Amino acid sequence: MVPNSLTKKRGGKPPQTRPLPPPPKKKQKKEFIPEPQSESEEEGNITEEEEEVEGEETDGESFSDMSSDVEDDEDDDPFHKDILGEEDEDHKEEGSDSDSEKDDPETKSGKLEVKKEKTKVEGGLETKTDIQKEVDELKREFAEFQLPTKDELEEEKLKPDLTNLQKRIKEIVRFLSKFKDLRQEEGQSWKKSLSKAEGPSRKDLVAQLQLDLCAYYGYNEFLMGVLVEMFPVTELLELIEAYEKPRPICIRTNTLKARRRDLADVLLNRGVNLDPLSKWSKVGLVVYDSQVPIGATPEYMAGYYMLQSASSFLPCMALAPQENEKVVDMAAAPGGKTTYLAALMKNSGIVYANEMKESRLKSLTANLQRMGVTNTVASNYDGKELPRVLGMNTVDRVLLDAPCSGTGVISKDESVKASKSLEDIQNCVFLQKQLILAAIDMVDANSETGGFIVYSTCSIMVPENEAIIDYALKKRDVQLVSCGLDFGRPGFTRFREHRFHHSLDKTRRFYPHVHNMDGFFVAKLKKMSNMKQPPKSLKPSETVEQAVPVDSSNDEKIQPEVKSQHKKGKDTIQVNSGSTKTSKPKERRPKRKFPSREELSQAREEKRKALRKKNSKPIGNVDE
Ligand SMILES: C[S@@+](CC[C@H](N)C(=O)[O-])C[C@H]1O[C@@H](n2cnc3c(N)ncnc32)[C@H](O)[C@@H]1O
Repeated sequence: MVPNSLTKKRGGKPPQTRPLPPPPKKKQKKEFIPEPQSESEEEGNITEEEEEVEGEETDGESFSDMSSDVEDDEDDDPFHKDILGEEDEDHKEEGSDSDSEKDDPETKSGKLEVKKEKTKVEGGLETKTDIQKEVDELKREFAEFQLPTKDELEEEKLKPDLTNLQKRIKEIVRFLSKFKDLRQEEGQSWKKSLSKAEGPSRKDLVAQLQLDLCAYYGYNEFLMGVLVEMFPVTELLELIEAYEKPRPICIRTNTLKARRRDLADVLLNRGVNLDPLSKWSKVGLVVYDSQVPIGATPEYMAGYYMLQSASSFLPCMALAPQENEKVVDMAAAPGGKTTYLAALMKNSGIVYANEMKESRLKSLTANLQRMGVTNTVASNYDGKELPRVLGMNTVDRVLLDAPCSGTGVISKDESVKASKSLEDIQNCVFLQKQLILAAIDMVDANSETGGFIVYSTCSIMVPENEAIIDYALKKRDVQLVSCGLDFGRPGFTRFREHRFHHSLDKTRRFYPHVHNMDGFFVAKLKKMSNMKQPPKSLKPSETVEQAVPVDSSNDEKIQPEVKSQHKKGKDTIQVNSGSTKTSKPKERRPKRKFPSREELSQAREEKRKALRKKNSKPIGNVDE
């Protein structure tokens, strides 16, 4: 389905064909939808203040609702190739509720069963016909549909017609989301139909869609190209549309000074319309509207709260610093996360809040002061220098909220759409790699309470997220652990030609169209040892099975490092696997027992005897 909201025009210039009604206020709150995860909770689960505020039950569309109408064609689908393989939701088996029907005493009457069955069949036929009708209609439209010629495109560039653009985007999205049906001829296989088919190819449709989306929403081709690779077409539109709207305003109660309930009461009295943020936070509030500037109330000035996006709660919750620990916030300004860390630590221990840009230090120190933070030291280094300054293996936890491309916060900064280039991303990646190694080097793997690193970005680019963590897994002795957040999509374990360590699914991705928060990424690493290198020879994505030849003579072929691990009895290891799981031991063939010399010569002798006996016998029975 094409989102209805694709009626809005970019940049304020285009005419509003159908203005969007403002989102209902309460709905805005309900859109903070944690995606339920069945993941078991591990070390590092969120420890929150004891305040008891009941979060409202949230409801809303699930990921499966959003992507269910996207048809998947592996042969020719540029949206799906190599990516999001695991995004496909499990489809319920048809008639999966039949079990409950069996248990229904009413169905035990034969008549009723027959009647039900009949209705089912008729209903089924009706549905099929409806679908077929819809497909036939779409086929007719597709047959008439023509992509613009080069000349027409040139003309459009000079004189953009946004109404026409919008119409074409909608049409192409409809065609692409039902492309398989469109091309399938009745009674023929999909592949045969495709080879015969006329009309624009999927590739051409996608190329046109990409151009149109750039023109309509104001993205450059590079960024739109990346987004097109990352999302199925319907979801892509949902994401882009979500970027067009501001995210809800959130505030975080400063528990060093206030309780959320008291703060909420005071603000409500001032004419601030608010609610608890969501059930996953005990300190957050969402502000629907306010009669006073929310960043200038007496309570704000007194440091009772921080204006903070919902997504920026997450890395602090994932880091879960403990009281009296030594914690580093490597890239701290303006201090939203630092002040949260200090509050979680109840102003105990020590937080080193570092910021490289001097101009941003002021906002950091001002926030520390306003919020009554007393356990924090602000510093002004390049984060890469911090291991030298603070010492290697000296702190309990590090937060690296890395400088990034900002591709998750387009709602806040529209300039990202047109300004980011491949080179920008590469520059970010280069710095992020250096910073993450520095972060790991500062942590003491032997810390009694900690030994953790949280890496986060407000980017949705795979190279700035999963690829950085994969790099860290290969360079240091660290493993991924659960972020302790029970919502968010698992990070990619593969993307295009990239294959990441399987444990990357422990990382979490957040999206505006799914979670109603900025695009965000969070990963939590546990430092396993203070060695500078991961354990020898096996890269994180390699398993013993992959590294060791599997033929029967493999004992001789095992590389020395692997052999020594076998000696230590670690036959199931994934060295530096980044996984807390142990892989299933490969079943060992029982060692072949070779006969001794004596046994061999005895066997040979017996064989000779038997041969002699056989040779003395006549060939065939001549007497017969
Ligand atoms: C995403 S922002 C941090 C936001 C902050 N954590 C918060 O929650 O308020 C990234 C910060 O990293 C800083 N930065 C950029 N390069 C850095 C470097 N090499 N070392 C340390 N900080 C750096 C930027 O100036 C920016 O303030």
